[in-house]
Amino acid sequence: MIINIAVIKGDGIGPEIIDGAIDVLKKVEEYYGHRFLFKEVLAGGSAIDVTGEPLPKETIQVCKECDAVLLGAVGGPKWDHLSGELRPEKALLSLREELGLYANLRPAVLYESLKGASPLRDELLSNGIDICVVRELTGGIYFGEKGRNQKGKLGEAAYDVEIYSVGEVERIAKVAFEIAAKRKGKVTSIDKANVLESSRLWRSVVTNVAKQYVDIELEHMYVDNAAMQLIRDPNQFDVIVTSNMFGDILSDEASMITGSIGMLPSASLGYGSKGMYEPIHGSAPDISGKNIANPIATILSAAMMLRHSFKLEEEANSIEKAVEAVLREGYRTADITSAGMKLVGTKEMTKLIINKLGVMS
Ligand SMILES: NC(=O)C1=CN([C@@H]2O[C@H](COP(=O)(O)OP(=O)(O)OC[C@H]3O[C@@H](n4cnc5c(N)ncnc54)[C@H](O)[C@@H]3O)[C@@H](O)[C@H]2O)C=CC1
Ligand SMILES: CC(C)CC(=O)C(=O)O
Ligand SMILES: [Mg+2]
Repeated sequence: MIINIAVIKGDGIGPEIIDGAIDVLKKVEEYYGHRFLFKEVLAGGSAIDVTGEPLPKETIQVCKECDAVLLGAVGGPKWDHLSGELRPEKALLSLREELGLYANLRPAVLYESLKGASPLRDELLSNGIDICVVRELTGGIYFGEKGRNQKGKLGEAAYDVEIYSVGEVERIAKVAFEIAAKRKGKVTSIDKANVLESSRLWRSVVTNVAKQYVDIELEHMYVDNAAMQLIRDPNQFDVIVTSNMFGDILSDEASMITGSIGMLPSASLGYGSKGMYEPIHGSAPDISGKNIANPIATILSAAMMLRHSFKLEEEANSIEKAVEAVLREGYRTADITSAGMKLVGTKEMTKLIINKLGVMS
């Protein structure tokens, strides 16, 4: 059976990290006898440069036709002067919406051998960190009405509307409860219900959905407290469910306590098996083209693709075990290195992981 994968390399470090993930997938293909067909399409800044638009129609069509999408990252200073609708980031938002990918899973796991890369004290890490952030991905303030050139209290004003409907909150809450049922059985719903009406609706809907999951513990937490609690005692969290913007911000924070933003993968899912898989970080223009970016978040995103879209659990596990083994042997990219470790570049890290595949399965 041929599995079709749309590939969007994107901008900045996007091409370097995607090339690494594709090499890993090619090794999986060879080792397990699968057939992956990679179809490269443009989105983001690189698409603007070639076609004048961030998300060409052809890209949307190919992504819809394929079984999954693998994406690097989009954006960079070169395109920062463009208006909102024409920016590279708009491609990503539109693609998530076009493909109906409303649930973004961002697992933040601390690898035993990476404790030294976490900025937290050892005593806070003794029980490890294993949090699954479930971020709502096609609603909220990133998709609400926006406006510019308004007359404000003190001159020109702009606005972005945070809006959630019951159905949008219900479906993301269900995803979170289903995931928690297969983990430690706790959901922390994060909002700002002491201030925002949309958060009060969020909180009441999540509370209602919880009635269908009597074995799951539900806790509500305000987002400002949550940002603090993640640092104070990350082990208190199992599954976090939250809005688009809060999830975007809190998952970057969660990534750092597990060592680096270069470690966190993500899966964006909808109703079917199709998904989009991408690291949680951006295009990191400050380090692009230098062979120093950490490819692990993207490689682990490819593993999530094998698991969630193609049900290839053993293959996904073999990639995750290979990553773990390479880290255990002390190899580190610059973002996660510390004294006594073996510093390697993007390509070398990818090669080390590929060499472990098969050996580790
Ligand atoms: N999913 C996407 O395509 C996203 C795109 N962006 C875009 O990326 C551009 C840069 O945004 P920033 O705010 O700087 O966020 P960023 O995530 O690209 O970078 C933040 C910091 O983390 C470092 N970093 C990120 N990924 C890394 C990796 N794999 N290995 C080692 N270090 C890594 C960068 O060097 C930088 O110092 C912007 O244009 C932004 O809009 C930002 C977030 C997500
Ligand atoms: C549209 C993206 C740039 C938003 C983001 O930062 C993310 O999805 O992580
Ligand atoms: Mg982000």
